[in-house]
Amino acid sequence: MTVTEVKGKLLKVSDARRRIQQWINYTKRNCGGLRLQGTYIKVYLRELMKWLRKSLPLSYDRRSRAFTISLAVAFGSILCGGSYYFRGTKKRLRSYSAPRPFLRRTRSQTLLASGARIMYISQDKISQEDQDERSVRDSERSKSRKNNTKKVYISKRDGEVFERDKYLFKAVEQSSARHSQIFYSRFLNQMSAIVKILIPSWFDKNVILLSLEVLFLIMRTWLSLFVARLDGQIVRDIIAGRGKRFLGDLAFWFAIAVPASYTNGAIKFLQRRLSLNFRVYLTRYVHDMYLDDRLAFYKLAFDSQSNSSVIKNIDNSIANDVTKFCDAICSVFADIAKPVIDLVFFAVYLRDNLGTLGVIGIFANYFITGYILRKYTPPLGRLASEKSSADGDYYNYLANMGSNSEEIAFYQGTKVERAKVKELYDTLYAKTMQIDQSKFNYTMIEDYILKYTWSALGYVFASIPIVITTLSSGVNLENSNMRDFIVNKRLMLSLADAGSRLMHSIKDISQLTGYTNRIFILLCALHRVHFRRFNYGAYPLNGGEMRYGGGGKEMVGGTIQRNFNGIRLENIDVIIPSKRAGKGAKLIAGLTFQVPPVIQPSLSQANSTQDLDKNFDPNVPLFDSMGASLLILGPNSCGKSSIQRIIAEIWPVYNKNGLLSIPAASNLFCVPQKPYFTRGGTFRDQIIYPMSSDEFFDRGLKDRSLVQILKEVRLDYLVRRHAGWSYMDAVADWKDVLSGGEKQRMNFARILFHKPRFVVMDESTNAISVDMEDYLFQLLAKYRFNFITISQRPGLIKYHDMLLEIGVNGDGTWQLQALGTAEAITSIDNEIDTLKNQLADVDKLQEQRAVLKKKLQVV
Ligand SMILES: Nc1ncnc2c1ncn2[C@@H]1O[C@H](COP(=O)(O)OP(=O)(O)OP(=O)(O)O)[C@@H](O)[C@H]1O
Repeated sequence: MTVTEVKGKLLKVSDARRRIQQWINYTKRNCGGLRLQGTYIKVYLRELMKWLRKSLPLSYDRRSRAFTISLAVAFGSILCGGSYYFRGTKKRLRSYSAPRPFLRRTRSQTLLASGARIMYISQDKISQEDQDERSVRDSERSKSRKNNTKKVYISKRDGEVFERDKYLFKAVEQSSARHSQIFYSRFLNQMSAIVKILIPSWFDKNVILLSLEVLFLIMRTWLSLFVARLDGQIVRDIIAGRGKRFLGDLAFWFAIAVPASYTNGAIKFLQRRLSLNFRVYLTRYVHDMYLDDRLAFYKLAFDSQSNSSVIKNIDNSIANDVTKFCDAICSVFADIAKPVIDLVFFAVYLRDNLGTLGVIGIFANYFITGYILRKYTPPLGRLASEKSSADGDYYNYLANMGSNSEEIAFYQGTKVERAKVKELYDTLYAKTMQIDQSKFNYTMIEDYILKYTWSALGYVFASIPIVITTLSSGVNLENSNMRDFIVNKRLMLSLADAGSRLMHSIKDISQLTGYTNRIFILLCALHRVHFRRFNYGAYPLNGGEMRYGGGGKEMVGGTIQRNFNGIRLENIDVIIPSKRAGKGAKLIAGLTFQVPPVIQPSLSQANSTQDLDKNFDPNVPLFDSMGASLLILGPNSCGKSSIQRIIAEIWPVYNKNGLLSIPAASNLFCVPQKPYFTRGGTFRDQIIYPMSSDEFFDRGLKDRSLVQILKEVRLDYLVRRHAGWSYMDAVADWKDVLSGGEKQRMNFARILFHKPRFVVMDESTNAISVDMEDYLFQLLAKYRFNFITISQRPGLIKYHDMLLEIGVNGDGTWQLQALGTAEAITSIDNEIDTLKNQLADVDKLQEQRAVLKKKLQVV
């Protein structure tokens, strides 16, 4: 390239730059009427503000320029703010997911000392085939997994929040029971209580999202106004044949389309984001109450509203109603805010064109229409709530069928199940149809009024100023009339659209009312049940006001002593929890026993710690003290399992003179009658339940010790089914995979793993063979566990030191005796006598059998 060519190129570049500068200056001059060539941005803004101030009241043209400039400034700042916020979010997320080069993550969360948690969420799902392959690309894959792991910080929940909110919900619930107030709105009251969960403080990120959404909504209206004006201008340019201006306006049209599209996208994004955030907040709030050590998930069955569809299908309420509510509230907010902002802006603008009377006319029209539509709105809130409950019933029945499929198959119960599923589906179908039908009539009226009547009125109102000006002046300014008409018409149509959206939202509000009510019922029930002094749905017998949980007369009067070095029940009435509280069905009266019979104070030190690492050596017992054991015997339904419920504190002690003394939670292990296995858990998860695998690894525990435990309970053959110890990581539906006996032996494995000092077992060996049963009880004795066994089989007496017989006379009485004592021997002798008497009748029975056989041969 020669020197001249280079110079020529440079000249061309500087020429282009000069032209761009000229164009920018021209635009500034043209838009703002300002001549500020070569000024800095600071000076420009100052001058601009001065100019805007000076030029008030603005002429039509100046106002349009001022409008353009303010629009640009506002949009710019929103754009910068928005991008800063989202960039910040991305940055935060990136910082959470900082790669950790040499570790392969096996666990999903870490518990910090502060009580907060850090969860790691893998974003890329590796397919099963990929996992099986374990190819050379393994290292690469693990690298990509590392990069796609999100780190989410979950702060510790402030327990005080629930105590405070309980009274708030109680107040709102009680106020909804009174209908005396004139301006009372149940929906708004309920919403005011729930909003405190969704937006806990003024500085919450949801406030930022909400403000951004409002700003973008304002922006959107502003842009619509601008577009309406530009539309009018373009039509005028065409009619007047101004080609150059037409092209300029068209270019502007394309330019304005960019921020307009961005704004619409941003509104939708913010709406979805807000809904997701609300859902996260609400779900966490519900989970924190539903799933904590106060066992709300169990006690809900005893709540005063346990029959409501919300509580009956609580899984559906937590999973679906919360989502529907959050989506509904965000869309209703956008659906109301959008038209309201439109109405305000358009009305102010139209007032200049149509006059105050015109605007009053338009709004009068809106109110009348609103009134008519309100009158014909079907009760969508109630219908939505009913449909949601029908949805839940149908889903739950199918889920229940799935988990009991084998039992149903044995019973050949397909026909009856099918009939039930069909019935539930029909109900769901009927509810859905009811909503659709009720919407049909309403949509017809709505469409007629909002689409057609309003548009017609729009034409009328838009033409009024032109007709009046033409009539009064006698001159027909076609060009400007055309522009004014186009602008007015467009605005009128936008106004009609805004109004119709507002009217449409009446329907959405009605639906939101239903969801709000369901969520409110759910939260109130959870607050009641989560309350420390939950009264198990009791009502005062003499009528009076329903108790929320705390106030009023105490319904649960027994005393509970914790961290006791044993299990002691003193004068406890075993009563089935009901709304009749202490006056409910009494199964056992004044029950008193203690395990071990003599409490050794020296053991208190060992009481609070468990050495999970301790190896199993048959010659070295786990505990210093001699283990004690008690067998609870009794016929069906006499209340044996209920004693276990009282010891586990899931049933209350009603009688005031009853005293329950129990050890620390870590030293008490209750094995229920029905074996339980976590769904979708590994084999390891089943052995260590209720410990999580995170905690297992955090404590540095090893699979090795689990295999040793399995050996102890003779289940180690399960591990050998797979090569190595991979069986520990195997995921299956363990409830179905393991046999009845295996399931019960897994319970013993759990006991050996957790090493609690005290174990309460309910029918925990009834599916195990006699020799294995013998071995397992000896195992418990060998390691010196203190255990209480609940059973109907006197055969177990030999493994126990004490015997508690319930319902000896069939009237809730009981009898406690130490085995091996003269009393116990007499009791066993009595039993032997009964058996001997029965055996004495054998000859008679055999004769009867022979007679029956003869008769059968004759037949
Ligand atoms: N949640 C409940 N609501 C109402 N009644 C209950 C509840 N739980 C148990 N009962 C009733 O309490 C009585 C005693 O039940 P429990 O389970 O204690 O019997 P059990 O002696 O263990 O019988 P089984 O030997 O058959 O297991 C039964 O009549 C049962 O119907």
